[in-house]
Amino acid sequence: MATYSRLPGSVALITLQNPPVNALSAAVRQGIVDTVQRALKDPKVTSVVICGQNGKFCGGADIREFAGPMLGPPLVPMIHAIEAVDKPVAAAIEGVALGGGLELALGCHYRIAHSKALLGLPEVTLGLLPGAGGSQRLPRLIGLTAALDLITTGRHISAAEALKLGILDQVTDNNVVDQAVEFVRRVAGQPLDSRRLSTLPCPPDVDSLLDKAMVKVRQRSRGALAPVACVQALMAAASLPYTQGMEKERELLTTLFNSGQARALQYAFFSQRVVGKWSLPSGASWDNSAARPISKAAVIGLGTMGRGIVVALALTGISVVAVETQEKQLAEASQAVPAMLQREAGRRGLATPPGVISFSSNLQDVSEVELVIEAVFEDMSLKLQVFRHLTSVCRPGTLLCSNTSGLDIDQLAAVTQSPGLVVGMHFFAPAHVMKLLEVVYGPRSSPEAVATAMQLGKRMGKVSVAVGNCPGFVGNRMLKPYLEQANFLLEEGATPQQVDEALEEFGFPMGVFRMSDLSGLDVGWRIRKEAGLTGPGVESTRTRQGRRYSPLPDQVCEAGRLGQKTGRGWYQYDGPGGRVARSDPWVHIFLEAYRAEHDLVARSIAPEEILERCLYALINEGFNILQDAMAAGPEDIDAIYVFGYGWPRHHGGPMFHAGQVGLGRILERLQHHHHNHPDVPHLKPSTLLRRLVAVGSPPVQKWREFINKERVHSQL
Ligand SMILES: CCCCCCCC/C=C\C/C=C/C(=O)SCCNC(=O)CCNC(=O)[C@H](O)C(C)(C)COP(=O)(O)OP(=O)(O)OC[C@H]1O[C@@H](n2cnc3c(N)ncnc32)[C@H](O)[C@@H]1OP(=O)(O)O
Repeated sequence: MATYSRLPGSVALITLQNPPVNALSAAVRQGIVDTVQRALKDPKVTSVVICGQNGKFCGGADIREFAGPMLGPPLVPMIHAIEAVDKPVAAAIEGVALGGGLELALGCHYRIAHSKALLGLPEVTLGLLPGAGGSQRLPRLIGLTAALDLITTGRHISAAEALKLGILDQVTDNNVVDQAVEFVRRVAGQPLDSRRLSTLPCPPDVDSLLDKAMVKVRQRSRGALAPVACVQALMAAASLPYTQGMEKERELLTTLFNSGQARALQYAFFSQRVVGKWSLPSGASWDNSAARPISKAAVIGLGTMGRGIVVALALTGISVVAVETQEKQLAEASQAVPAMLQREAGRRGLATPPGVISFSSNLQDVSEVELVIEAVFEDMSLKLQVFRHLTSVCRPGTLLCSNTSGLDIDQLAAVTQSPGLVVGMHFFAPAHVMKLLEVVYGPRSSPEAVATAMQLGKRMGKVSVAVGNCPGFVGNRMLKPYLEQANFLLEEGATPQQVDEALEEFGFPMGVFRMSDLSGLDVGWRIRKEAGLTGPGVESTRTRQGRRYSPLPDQVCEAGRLGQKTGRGWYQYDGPGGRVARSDPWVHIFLEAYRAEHDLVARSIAPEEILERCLYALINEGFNILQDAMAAGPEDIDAIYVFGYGWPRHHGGPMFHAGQVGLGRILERLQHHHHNHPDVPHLKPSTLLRRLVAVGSPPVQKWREFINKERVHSQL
């Protein structure tokens, strides 16, 4: 709703009230329409200020309402009515003015903001465009170049930047409502025509800026519709009168609104928030478990991951003891880490935190910290040695975390004096940049330890997801069948390029083979050797441990091709460390020889089969993970894939995508592929998928409840 009060001096104050962010729900829109009418009719009122309750102007349209029928007064005429008022109307912006909230402010005649406020038009991130006149008013106010940047990126800007761009009329460090009231009193009686943005001319697109932008946006958006529609809306602003521009805005918005992409992106918005409200099978959860405050931490091991983790911690203001026992590595890290910290702080527009990192080669130096993150080489015996040492040098109560990407947390906990204080904190490289953090709880991890790791992740700006302790946890466990299918497809006749192109066309930034070359092919090779799947004495057959196995990646490694770092992998590069992947005749000859050796007849494989085999195998493992309670719900898996594995956000995440494709279809295709490849267990449809189809394929939002019920009745 919106409240109305008349302040001394003839100013009407309208306050938006819809906690927590005063989103423009039907009730708020109705409240605005009613109170603006009241101010208009009240002869004692000479000017109006619109503000938001609890220090937040407005977080935009109410995204939850998008799922149902649109009720209440529509936004566009509401904003037109405000713009048409013949008394000055000012927006007093505190906290946020985002999306429809900023569009509302653009309909006001003046905008005054607190210096800490954030403004933006993030609709594009929800699969929409600023469809309440924002795409037409903003370029009239700040020009095409700046509007293009804000509307196609959706980035939030500071009040200082908004002032510079001309979005704001005044910025203050004081009470913003008081300042706005004073401002409108001052301007009362002045002509308003030039303040009505819809009546101003839009600068024409003289340099074909928008055509050029369209080319770039199409390249970058990897199939996402909204960024393209945003440019189209700006083209309309630049070339059409306002009314026709608004018609185009409406038309584009309707198309986007009804697209699966908008639903996927809105789901992604909410899943990011759902995962913060974590719960464990034990009943412990975010609202019944207290996190410990952490001000001093240590990182053990200063390889690539350790260095990134040190920077991520230091950026939050935590003082870090960075330990590396190898002198050469320590010397390199103590040069590299401060530079990384400075670069990352600069990128985020922050001052470099002074003197928060101390380097040491001595594990004893961690004795005073509250939390340790071990980031040594991915080797269980080495990690066990480190944990044994830590438990003896750290003071009682210190949280011991491991940055393992898939090893058994429980085994590590078992060698410590307080197994309850051990959790996994699985960062993704580069750890100071990547948003995802898997917080891995074992059967003995205490709620306090999980809460502390989750809270610490949040402080570091990560999307932290609590996951159960199983090989590969959630992300890497699902990656295994995906990689496996990609290798099988090569055996059957596909090329690395064909597989990568199909996946990149779907929206991944990189296909599986380009990604493997980037990460280094030796990583998986070492894991397979440790698992006894390859190495000296293991026969080079296409069946290992009772199931189909492709020795292709092992043989590529044996040929000394470890990916970008050696300049050769599934592709060739200009040299070691080269970035541009080019098709390599060696790989094609190698694949032909391999197929001949194993009597495999290459067939032509359509992109649809590539996608089905790779993605449905991954999705199937996602269902197994939900069934095993290693993830609390589909949102957790989807957030992991969107934030850690490059899953295109406009497809929501693998589990959301399964729902969009149709669970019946996924089941039928998995059955088909499993029938053709009975020696591939990952293609066998999971029980949970079958059960969901059997009960009529409920929407993804209902799966969590269904799984919990099935578990109670022991159906899973
Ligand atoms: C065919 C035509 C159909 C017509 C349809 C017309 C629609 C109009 C179309 C276009 C015009 C306008 C579109 C929009 O405005 S879309 C919304 C744009 N706004 C945003 O994208 C902002 C989203 N919110 C945020 O970025 C953040 O929440 C924040 C920066 C505002 C605050 O961050 P923080 O303090 O970290 O809090 P949380 O993110 O945790 O959020 C708290 C709580 O609030 C919920 N929430 C936030 N924003 C919205 C919102 N706009 N609508 C509904 N709910 C919102 C959020 O989900 C959290 O809820 P909780 O998990 O239950 O606690």
